[in-house]
Amino acid sequence: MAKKIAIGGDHAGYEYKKKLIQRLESEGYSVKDFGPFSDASVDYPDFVHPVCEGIEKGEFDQGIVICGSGNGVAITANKHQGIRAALCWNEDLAALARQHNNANVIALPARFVSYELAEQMALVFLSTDFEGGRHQNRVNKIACS
Ligand SMILES: O=C(CO)[C@H](O)[C@H](O)[C@H](O)COP(=O)(O)O
Repeated sequence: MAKKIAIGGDHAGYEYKKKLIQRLESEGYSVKDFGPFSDASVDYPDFVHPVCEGIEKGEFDQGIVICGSGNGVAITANKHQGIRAALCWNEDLAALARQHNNANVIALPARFVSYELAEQMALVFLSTDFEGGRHQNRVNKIACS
């Protein structure tokens, strides 16, 4: 069955999001776009919280959030207990976020990386498995009450 991906961000990530959805769908992923649906100025939490809630409810396997720096969307996503969001700016970081951290959301900084790199990072992130083992012990210790 196709992996289900939730995607969202803000105006700064809008163009990348649009192109990325097309590419992911062409790769066979099922993608739900939580917006925004234009490049008009918006507030990223309004779009990132629904992405994360969908993942926490089990409706999606993984998420992609995109803003200008990647920080706003990552900070917002990481407020959710069930989310481990990783801000990435190269392919190795995208792979490590999965292998070592079992991240379930990748945060992309659209104003600081090329579209081609953002796309490559997303593809690497979605196709890389968690290694478990010693990393599982560490991931288990992340949550705090
Ligand atoms: O949250 C951010 C910064 O931490 C994002 O980069 C936003 O996309 C950015 O702040 C938007 O800036 P703008 O001047 O309102 O376009």
